[in-house]
Amino acid sequence: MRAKQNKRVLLGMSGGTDSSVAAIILQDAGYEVTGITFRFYEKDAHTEYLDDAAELCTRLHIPHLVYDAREIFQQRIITYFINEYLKGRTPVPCTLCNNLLKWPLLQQVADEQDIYHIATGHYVQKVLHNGRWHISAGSDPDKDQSFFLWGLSQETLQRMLLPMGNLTKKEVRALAAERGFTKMAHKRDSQGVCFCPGDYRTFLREHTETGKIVPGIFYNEAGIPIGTHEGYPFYTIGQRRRLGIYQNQALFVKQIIPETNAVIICNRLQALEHNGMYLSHWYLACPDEIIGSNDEIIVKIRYRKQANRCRVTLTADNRLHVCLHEPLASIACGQAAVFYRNNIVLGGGIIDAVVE
Ligand SMILES: Nc1ncnc2c1ncn2[C@@H]1O[C@H](COP(=O)(O)OP(=O)(O)OP(=O)(O)O)[C@@H](O)[C@H]1O
Repeated sequence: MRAKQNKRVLLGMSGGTDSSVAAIILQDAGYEVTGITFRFYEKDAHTEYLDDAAELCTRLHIPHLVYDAREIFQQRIITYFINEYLKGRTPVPCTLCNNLLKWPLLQQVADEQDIYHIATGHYVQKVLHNGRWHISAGSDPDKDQSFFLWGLSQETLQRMLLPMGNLTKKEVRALAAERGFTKMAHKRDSQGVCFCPGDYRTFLREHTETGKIVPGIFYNEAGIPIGTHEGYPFYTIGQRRRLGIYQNQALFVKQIIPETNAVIICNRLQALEHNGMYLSHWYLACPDEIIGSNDEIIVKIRYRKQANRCRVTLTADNRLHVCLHEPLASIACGQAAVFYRNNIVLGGGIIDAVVE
């Protein structure tokens, strides 16, 4: 049953600095906090994060729940991640995890426990805009995670508390230290995708059947072989490093063709540019405000340092057509495109195709 409004909050606790400080802030604000740690993936059976979260809850005198989500994480995130690379696409596991697992699971367990609010240590804020809740960018531009949270339901957004939204990471570390949580204050930030923080290629190699990823040929734009690659899933559109082809010029991955295990290389950045893209699996908080609108809409396809103006229309097959005002390089299918206006997240979708 859906929980009624109350002063209780279920906080996702990873054992890291941000969610630990979030617990302290929520408690200070008078909320009755319950911590929950999802077991998503444990490399080499490493469970220290569970102990860290439990220890913090003990110190704060709050209950700590553990939820085993390993099977669902394997099915919905890891299998998807591997399959996307095998299709020659570039997946977005963190976006999917947030939209399909982390927040929906928080809400589900909160309802089971009769807890109204749900919270995380994400560096984002929320705003009510034209009667609908939206995620907006966090105050710390270096930590802003709004790019990952475009697919949440109105109910989730309404119940969300986001204690990190108006803080910088520096302030968060200082707060942990000031309150005597020294270990938390100095914990390293998590890097990249949680189940393969290092090189995703090693992970793919270890988690795909032998024979699925085999060496193939690099071709130039004229179709002439120019080298051997290690297997098409190990490359991403726009990739420039680790190609293993040595020429007196910069080279980029332009196209990946899984059917023939071919990777096409170009030597001009302009060859990677496109004027638009099509999105599937899209979600817009207020579709009428975006589809067909002539007001400025910003689209981002990367977590950092990119923002293009665009116009959005709906296609007959229910995809979004994003028409870019200026061309954009290295649009990879499988990646997310996220719409913003004045730092407010309007929605997003998964890139399905580029406009040639
Ligand atoms: N295993 C988990 N169980 C419960 N909540 C989680 C888990 N992993 C992450 N979260 C929640 O999602 C938020 C964002 O996670 P993410 O891994 O992107 O950030 P982070 O900067 O590493 O956060 P933290 O410092 O809290 O580990 C965390 O602050 C936490 O509230």
